[in-house]
Amino acid sequence: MRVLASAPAKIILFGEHSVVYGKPAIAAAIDLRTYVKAEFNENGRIRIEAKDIRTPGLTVSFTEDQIYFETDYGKAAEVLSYVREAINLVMEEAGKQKGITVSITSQIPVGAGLGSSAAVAVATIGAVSRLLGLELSKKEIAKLGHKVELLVQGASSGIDPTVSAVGGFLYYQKGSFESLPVVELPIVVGYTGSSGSTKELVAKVRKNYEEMPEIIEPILNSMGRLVEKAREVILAEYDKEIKFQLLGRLMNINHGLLDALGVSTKSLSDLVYASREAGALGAKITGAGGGGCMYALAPGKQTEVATAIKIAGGVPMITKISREGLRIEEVEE
Ligand SMILES: Nc1ncnc2c1ncn2[C@@H]1O[C@H](COP(=O)(O)OP(=O)(O)OP(=O)(O)O)[C@@H](O)[C@H]1O
Ligand SMILES: C[C@@](O)(CCO)CC(=O)[O-]
Ligand SMILES: [Mg+2]
Repeated sequence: MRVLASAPAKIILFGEHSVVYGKPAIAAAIDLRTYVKAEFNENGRIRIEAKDIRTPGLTVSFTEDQIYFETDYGKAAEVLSYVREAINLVMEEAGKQKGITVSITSQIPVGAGLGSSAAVAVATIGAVSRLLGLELSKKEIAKLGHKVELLVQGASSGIDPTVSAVGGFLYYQKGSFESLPVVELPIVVGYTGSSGSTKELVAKVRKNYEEMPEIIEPILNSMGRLVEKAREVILAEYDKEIKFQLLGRLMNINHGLLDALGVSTKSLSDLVYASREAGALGAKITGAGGGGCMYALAPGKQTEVATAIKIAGGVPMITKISREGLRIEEVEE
């Protein structure tokens, strides 16, 4: 038997990092997906084929007639830890240990703030649970995805696996969520081309918080209030122009606060300022930061902003909200 499942990337519109401290956040699934195929194998082992992931710790040395390969197995194994934990949790849940081969292909850049870790975990849980005959709802899959992130990262709010499993546009807080009406947002995502590890960035914010709680706590509180305000604006009956202007202002404030937490980089800020100068109403980091992506809200100016991002050294992506979260694409008996 063979199952193919897919799960989408996401952008966090408001509230990354503060969401880890129990504040609310707003996120949307976007139309880039990770595909996971799961099938039984004969040798009884768990085999993972990750086709889009670079193997860290691989050293190649040459002499005139020889090539030597050395691998840091610890690092190579670590990179597959989201997939491994996802498979383990499903097998535990199903009470079955079987030989399974899992193959992954992905459209989502890794470590870029677009939730590649959550998408790979959710798609793996979806494919393997179906293969083992375990009936799980999307909410249950989101909860298992959250467990995977907690096991690998040490800390996770659960927003990424939730939005990847459920899809659409969500307001999220402490494991509960509300679906917001899907409005077509004229956004442009800008990728710096470099990556950041969510595990390390979350740990960096934690260190600042523990060493200077009197300074960091008010920043996190401000972020929480800003998200409440953004939700009100999204749900209000204002006309679009006013809505976008208010949301843009809140995005700019959110970016400044993320910078204050220490998760921006020069390349991210370069793309943020280039977008604003090209006419975006707001621009900010999306996801964990430390590299990765920013996004801009640019009604009527998406082409100009995309060009400005390119000139500033980034890769622009014009994306749409994906209403669909986890999807079982194919089941072959
Ligand atoms: N296609 C893939 N195949 C296997 N593992 C993957 C794949 N994509 C992502 N991962 C795992 O996810 C890790 C990156 O996750 P990380 O949380 O650091 O960044 P992200 O999820 O891309 O961004 P963010 O969490 O900010 O949204 C990789 O190091 C790898 O372990
Ligand atoms: C940085 C963070 O807030 C979002 C990563 O996309 C981490 C999390 O919520 O688990
Ligand atoms: Mg992640």
